[in-house]
Amino acid sequence: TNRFYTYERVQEIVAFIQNIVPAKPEVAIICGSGLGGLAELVVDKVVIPYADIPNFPRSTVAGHRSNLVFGILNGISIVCMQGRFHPYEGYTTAACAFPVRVMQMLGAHTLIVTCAAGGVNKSYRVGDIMLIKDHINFPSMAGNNPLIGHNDERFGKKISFCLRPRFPPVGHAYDRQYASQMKQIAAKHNIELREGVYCALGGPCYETIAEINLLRVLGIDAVGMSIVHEVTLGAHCGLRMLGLALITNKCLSEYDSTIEAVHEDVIRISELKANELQQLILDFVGGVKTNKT
Ligand SMILES: Nc1nc2ncn(CCNC(CO)CO)c2c(=O)[nH]1
Repeated sequence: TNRFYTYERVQEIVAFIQNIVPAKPEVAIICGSGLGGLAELVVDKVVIPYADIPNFPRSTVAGHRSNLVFGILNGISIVCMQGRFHPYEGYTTAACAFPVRVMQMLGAHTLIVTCAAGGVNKSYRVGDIMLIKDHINFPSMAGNNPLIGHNDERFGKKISFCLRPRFPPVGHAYDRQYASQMKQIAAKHNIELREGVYCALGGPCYETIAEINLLRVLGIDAVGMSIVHEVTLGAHCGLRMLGLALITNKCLSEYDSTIEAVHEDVIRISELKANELQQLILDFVGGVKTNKT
């Protein structure tokens, strides 16, 4: 539950960061496995290792660096999480996702989430980039949601009909306008963009064949172990969001197949396709409407 990351404790972390970086980032970016290279493109960069931030968790997964990177990306002030946290590391979903609240309180109005994912949709190929249209949050269906516990209405911005509701709507978490902007950017760069439904499992083991067949029956296109709790908190604090999943493994569902998903492939494919993903994000960030009056 979010008992530990209270509003006061998050405020302390925000104050600590603002002491180091006076900038007010407009766009927050969470880099998935092997996708941390985007932060290298940031100019006027200020890097704060997670280890230096009081009460911040540590990334413990290969392919995840552990830095909060501030600076300018294509003219826009951003904050980038080089490395994210996952429930399979032993963190609660609230601990995995609370940095979204920190980045919103630092000034972000937009959140871009990226991840590596397994291709459940049979037509998907390794290396495809999928625009996340919606998600299925299996951990939340099992009672594991970052909003469980006290609902502090001081987090985030007013959502249309009421203040940070106890029961926030997440039906439109993935901003449709951002999605169409991203499609235009991909077309401009001749990058074929899939669009589909992402689902999160707890991990750390990959899926069984029966589970992959179940996900397919449910109309799921890609499977991973992150994203959904970050997007849930982003919806609660009123962020406009865009999600991109890089397909690093094809989920095979024949019992006679001998191929297994391996993390080494996740890193290798992520690094192979990092430039394409970075180009999409760079162009998208450059076009984000800023708060500057
Ligand atoms: N079949 C399958 N292929 C995948 N490739 C990346 N991920 C996302 C999870 N990434 C983990 C382990 O690689 C590291 O966070 C997955 C997944 O969950 N399932």
